[in-house]
Amino acid sequence: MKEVHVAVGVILRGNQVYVCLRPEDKHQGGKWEFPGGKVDSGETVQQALSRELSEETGIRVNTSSPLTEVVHDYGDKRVRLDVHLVTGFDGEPYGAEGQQGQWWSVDSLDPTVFPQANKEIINALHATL
Ligand SMILES: Nc1nc2c([nH]c(=O)n2[C@@H]2O[C@H](COP(=O)(O)OP(=O)(O)OP(=O)(O)O)[C@@H](O)[C@H]2O)c(=O)[nH]1
Ligand SMILES: [Mg+2]
Repeated sequence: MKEVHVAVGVILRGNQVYVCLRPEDKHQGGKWEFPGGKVDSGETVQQALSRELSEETGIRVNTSSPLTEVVHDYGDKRVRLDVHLVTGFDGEPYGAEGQQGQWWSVDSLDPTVFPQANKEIINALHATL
């Protein structure tokens, strides 16, 4: 199965991260996610991260660093999540595509409300902070 390369941004401010609700009609719909999306051909991960976070949350990414990379096979889809910690940005994130968005404290993140691959992201986040 083809692997889909995805740029994911964990937007961190203080001890909180910004999460969005995936629309019902999308893959893993109804789950909470860190904003991001597919890396287009000819695009670097950095460019994809900036573009997706601008499109989905309206922010401009200024400072980011690699957090972890997670490969996960959902059966219907195989993804490679290139996850970056976003610590510097302009603007206030909001659900720019009409989706719900919320700030959640890092300590209270419940992996069961995210897609399965995100368990590793949450673990990496706890190990890093
Ligand atoms: N953005 C994002 N995608 C995730 C996360 N965890 C996870 O398994 N994924 C998976 O990564 C894949 C690609 O993400 P996406 O659907 O946001 O891609 P996109 O913004 O380009 O959307 P599109 O479907 O409109 O082209 C999806 O299959 C999604 O289920 C996460 O935390 N954030
Ligand atoms: Mg997306």
